[in-house]
Amino acid sequence: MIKSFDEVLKIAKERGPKILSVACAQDEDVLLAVENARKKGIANAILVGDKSKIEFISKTINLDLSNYEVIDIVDLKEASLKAVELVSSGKAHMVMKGLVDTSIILKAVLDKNIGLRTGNVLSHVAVFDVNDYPRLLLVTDAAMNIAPDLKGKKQILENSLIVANALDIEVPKVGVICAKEKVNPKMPATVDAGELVKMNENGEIKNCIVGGPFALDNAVSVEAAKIKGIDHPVAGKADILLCPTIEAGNVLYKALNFLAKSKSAGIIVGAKAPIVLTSRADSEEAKLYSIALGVLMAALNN
Ligand SMILES: CCCC(=O)SCCNC(=O)CCNC(=O)[C@H](O)C(C)(C)COP(=O)(O)OP(=O)(O)OC[C@H]1O[C@@H](n2cnc3c(N)ncnc32)[C@H](O)[C@@H]1OP(=O)(O)O
Repeated sequence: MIKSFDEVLKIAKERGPKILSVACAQDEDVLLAVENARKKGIANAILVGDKSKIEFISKTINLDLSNYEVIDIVDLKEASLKAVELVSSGKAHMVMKGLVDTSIILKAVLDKNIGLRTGNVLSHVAVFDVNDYPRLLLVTDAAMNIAPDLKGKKQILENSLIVANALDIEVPKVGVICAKEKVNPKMPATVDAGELVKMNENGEIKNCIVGGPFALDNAVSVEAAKIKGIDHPVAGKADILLCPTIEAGNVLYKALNFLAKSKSAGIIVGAKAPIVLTSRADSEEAKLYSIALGVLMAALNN
């Protein structure tokens, strides 16, 4: 089991370098992360975006652009489509969101002609190294699926297992997060949680242990689970937190990053290739870790 981002970087180096196309690369933290990934032998990037801004930022951070192919496209939608097309045409192994709204890059990824659809649900998985939590913690979906139904949640859960496997987490423990730990028909997320647990018990959802409904504390604190009398293998020991809606996932993501100062990485899975997707406000470090996670995921495809 991989327990830290240092290990993720080490393995990404062994499996890299992969080729990364960056959509709207005119951002200092994105360029710093990309340069760091290049120097570490993790990834080589093709930069798509506003060339004059990319050149200006590169000068201020002493980045030698001769190490990169730069494709000059100022329009954000066009740049996103081009970055995605580089992957669907086989010129790059994965795509990264730069200085662009998540919906714009995701619409490019879902484009019927040049996108990266597979017929599966695509979903976001964030990986956190949280102070004092003894394992990497995966959170899904903070960024793509707005209000998934039960079928959508099952597929989002299964996508997160692919990331867990890439991180060598054997039989991942999945906590289905709600506001309480009992099924309440007035709280639909708890009903879905109960159904997901049943699907796991009857073998419809395989290769993991699903527990829930859980309030967040029951999923990540053995002590809290004990106080509430919850005796379940996932209680307090979750590897994956499946959130009921994008709001819950996104609040948790931002809280872990900005309040708890966790280390993190983010990626979209379920597509033909990984999509490195962090918040524009995330640190250069988070962007580097996300590229490294993308390399681990891309290595599964080759
Ligand atoms: C965590 C760090 C980063 C952040 O903070 S992100 C912040 C919040 N995130 C966002 O604002 C993005 C939230 N999601 C969205 O905006 C939209 O769902 C998204 C992904 C852009 C898609 O938008 P639209 O194109 O308007 O969606 P639509 O429902 O009309 O569907 C169009 C076609 O795409 C398909 N689709 C949509 N979501 C999908 C998915 N998850 N997996 C697979 N396919 C999907 C959908 O089935 C439809 O297909 P078809 O055209 O009918 O064949």
